Amino acid sequence: MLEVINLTKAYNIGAFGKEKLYAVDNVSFKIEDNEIVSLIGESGSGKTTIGKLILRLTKPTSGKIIYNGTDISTFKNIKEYYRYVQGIFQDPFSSYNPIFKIDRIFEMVREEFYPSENHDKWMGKVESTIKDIGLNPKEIIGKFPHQLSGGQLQRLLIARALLMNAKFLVADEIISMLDASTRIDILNLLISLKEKGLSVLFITHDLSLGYYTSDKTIILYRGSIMEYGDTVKVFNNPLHPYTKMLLESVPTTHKKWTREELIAESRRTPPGYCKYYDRCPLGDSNCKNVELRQVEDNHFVACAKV
Ligand SMILES: Nc1ncnc2c1ncn2[C@@H]1O[C@H](COP(=O)(O)OP(=O)(O)OP(=O)(O)O)[C@@H](O)[C@H]1O
Repeated sequence: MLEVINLTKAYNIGAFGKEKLYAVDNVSFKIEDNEIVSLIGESGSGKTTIGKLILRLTKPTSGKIIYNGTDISTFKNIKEYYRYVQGIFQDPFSSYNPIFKIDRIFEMVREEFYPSENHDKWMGKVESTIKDIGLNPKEIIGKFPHQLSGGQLQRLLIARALLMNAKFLVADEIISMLDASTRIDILNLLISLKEKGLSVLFITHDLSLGYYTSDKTIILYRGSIMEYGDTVKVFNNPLHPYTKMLLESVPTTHKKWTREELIAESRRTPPGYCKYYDRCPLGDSNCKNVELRQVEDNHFVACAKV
């Protein structure tokens, strides 16, 4: 299980770095074993920052992340952590060195994590893992990255994580560069791997992908969680005005798409108010110090009006 507790990441910005930008602001959530959780929010809401914090690619300003009972900041040997927690990102091409054959990424796993493993036995494992992710090893082994498609490369990164025996994946917009049919294959692969014991933080700005893939959903806005819970509950009974607005903004076929966001009279969000206050039609003086609270089993919302 991975637990994020009161996580905050502030960047110093502005002239002389005197202002603070809270990319992630006091965020808490849990991801159980064998669970896919979607982290959904518009551009700049802090999704990637949360992914980077979980992958220890950046340090939190405050708060902590606990993986299977251990505070991840205490891992002295980061390899120990990366054996179980891996990240996959939007552009699969950037994860490969174009001058090496694909085999190299698997060989590097052997050198790093299983140095005593015999080469032939290792290649047997590589081939069976490639089959597990739905590819034919004969069409993959010996190829250069440019000879494979984006979908194949993305699957091979998942295979690499599986060979390491990873139990948790941070999947940050991993299908946004792929065509529609390849996208669904990758999503189905994640769902089938979940059934075999993988947990996934699925970062996306696409609501329908989150709905299709995940058990739970986190709706993030300007670094804070607005709503969180079972995916079906969040999507079928959205309670936060921001979640409602997002769901109403999803284009449907055969219907002209007009974004009917009800923006209240022009106002600023004072310190301590809900981050959505300046855009919320329901916002008033009660929207101060609003905490995430449980409204039903596995459904939490941070709204004073609910
Ligand atoms: N190194 C940095 N220095 C200053 N500000 C940063 C830095 N990295 C991110 N930010 C800011 O933090 C906020 C959150 O960024 P983040 O990349 O986490 O958003 P996101 O939700 O992943 O967006 P997108 O969907 O566009 O990738 C943004 O306002 C961004 O400009």
